[in-house]
Amino acid sequence: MAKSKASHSSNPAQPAAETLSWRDRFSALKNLPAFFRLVWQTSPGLFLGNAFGRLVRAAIPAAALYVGKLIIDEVVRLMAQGANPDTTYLWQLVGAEFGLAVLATALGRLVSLLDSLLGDLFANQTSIRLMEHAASLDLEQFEDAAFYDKLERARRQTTGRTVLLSQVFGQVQEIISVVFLAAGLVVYNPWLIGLLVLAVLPAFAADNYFNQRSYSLSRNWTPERRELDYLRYVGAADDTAKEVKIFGLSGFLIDRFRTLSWTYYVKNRALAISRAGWGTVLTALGTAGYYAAYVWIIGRAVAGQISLGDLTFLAGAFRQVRGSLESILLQFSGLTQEALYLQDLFDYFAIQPKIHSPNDPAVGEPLRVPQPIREGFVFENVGFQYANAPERWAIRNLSFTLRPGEKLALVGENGAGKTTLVKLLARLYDPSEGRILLDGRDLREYDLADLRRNVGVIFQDYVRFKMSAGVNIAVGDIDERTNQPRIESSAQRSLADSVIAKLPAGYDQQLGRSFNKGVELSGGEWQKVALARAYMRDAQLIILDEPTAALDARAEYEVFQRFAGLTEGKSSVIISHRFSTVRMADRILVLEGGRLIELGSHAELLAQGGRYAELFQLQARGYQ
Ligand SMILES: Nc1ncnc2c1ncn2[C@@H]1O[C@H](COP(=O)(O)OP(=O)(O)OP(=O)(O)O)[C@@H](O)[C@H]1O
Repeated sequence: MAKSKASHSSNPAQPAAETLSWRDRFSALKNLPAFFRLVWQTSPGLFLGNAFGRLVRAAIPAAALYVGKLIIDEVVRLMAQGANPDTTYLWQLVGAEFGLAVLATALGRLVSLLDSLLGDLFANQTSIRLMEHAASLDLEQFEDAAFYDKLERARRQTTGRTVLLSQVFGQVQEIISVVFLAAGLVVYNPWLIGLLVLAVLPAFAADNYFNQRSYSLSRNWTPERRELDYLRYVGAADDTAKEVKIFGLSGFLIDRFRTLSWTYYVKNRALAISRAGWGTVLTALGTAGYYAAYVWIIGRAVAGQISLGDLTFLAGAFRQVRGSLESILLQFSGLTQEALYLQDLFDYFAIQPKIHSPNDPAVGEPLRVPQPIREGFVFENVGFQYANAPERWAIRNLSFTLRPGEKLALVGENGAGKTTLVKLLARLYDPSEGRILLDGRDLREYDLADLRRNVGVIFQDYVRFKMSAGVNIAVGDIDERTNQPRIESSAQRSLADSVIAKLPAGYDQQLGRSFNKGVELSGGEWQKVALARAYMRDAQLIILDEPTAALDARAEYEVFQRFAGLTEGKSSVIISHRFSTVRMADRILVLEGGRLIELGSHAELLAQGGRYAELFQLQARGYQ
């Protein structure tokens, strides 16, 4: 019971019946002010309207009960008067009670309307903040499973958190109601209120206990829930359907889903059953407390110590105070639970990127990338380990210079470290050891956005955006998405223009099958579209990571002929397994197991008779 939250995050993959201490729960309430600031920023008007509506609504139950008491006392008085009494006052009272009832309903509706409007706006804004924050984070963070769990929990918060808003507002409203009612009751007998409080405490404690169990369960099961979502997606998505069918995977996927979801269901069911059982028993205790008070009030009325009106007021007030107390206490434990979930949202927002522009004022302003680059990129004994594979060096002891205007090809077997090198150049990662210099200064001293603007990369696993063909090209420089001539000339250079000419809606054609009227392209056609992104961007260094793997031989030849001409004066790095492409480069860098083993022109490396010559001849033989 007293396990702290740290123990959860240290081992997020292990589902366990861990629970949270009271201290954890109370300290989660410290998130409320920050939460309300966010809600207030969403819409001050809706926020104030909601608060005011609830305040007025809170006063109505006590007022209505009091008017009810006055009505009964007046009826009793008029009955005692005999024939033709003056009923004006009585009807006024009835009118007032009717007015209060109408007002209560109207305010209730108004408040829930404002709740839902505010909730929708808040969910939208939180989703936007979530995306903005994700954009600021490092690639490395996205490769970490624990990070995904956090992101997943945060994402679930975006829609659910406005429940918290209604809960807190509802809680305050309830407390104000109780204060009004209790003020009336205290006059008669303060002990009775104490009795009511005592009677609801056990149910409160039990509810609290079960809430924390259910929070722990859902938190500990985040990885499994993510897996369930993933299985659901893989089992029923357009881009997986092909392989699921061919390999007959649906049975396997469904079994896995069934097993995992059943285990979760069983755990949840056990919790729900014991919660329901204990809840019933302990709530009965609360009811007993109420009836004890009721019996006492009836006794006083029978003895003539209080009027009939007093009896109805007191009985009604007790009933309501009991109900309200119960709901305040129960909601309080729900509230701390919601506040705990909120902690996940704030935890996610608190994750800071490690790769950013230098922001230490002592160091001075971040550098701008020189125009043009004069000395090029220099790798000085660079080593890199992926954070999730700390025992292996993806790159080690790498030293070379990428000169301005040079066309460099990277060659190496699968897993040799080619893509990793490229990611280091674009500062998607920082080296674990050594450094990369650009015109004599460490890459880390440059303004990150400016650096990225000057380095254009088309990755082998480029994204096929399910958007229009034009946007799919414009992503190379998204600020220029309305610059149609630029998009078209980029398409021409990458040979995408002939692909787009065949599309019914041309550049406005929706690509991919996910949306209405979407058209799917072939692998090579997609690649031509993706390649156009490199031309959209006016970068000084262009990197193509296996950009032509899906192109036919003629297209590949043509693409590279053009590429060489069109990137005149710019540096470029090309990763390719095809030596017909590689040999066109000025120099070729051969990687093996993350280390540089050869560097030179095609002719030089062939003459050397080393690994490059061996690989080249191997491929050439295949074509003979
Ligand atoms: N995100 C990652 N997390 C952990 N290890 C990684 C990650 N990406 C790559 N690696 C590992 O780093 C090594 C180098 O990978 P890299 O992608 O740079 O190879 P590559 O030469 O581009 O291979 P390929 O020709 O297959 O594209 C590999 O052993 C790979 O398993």
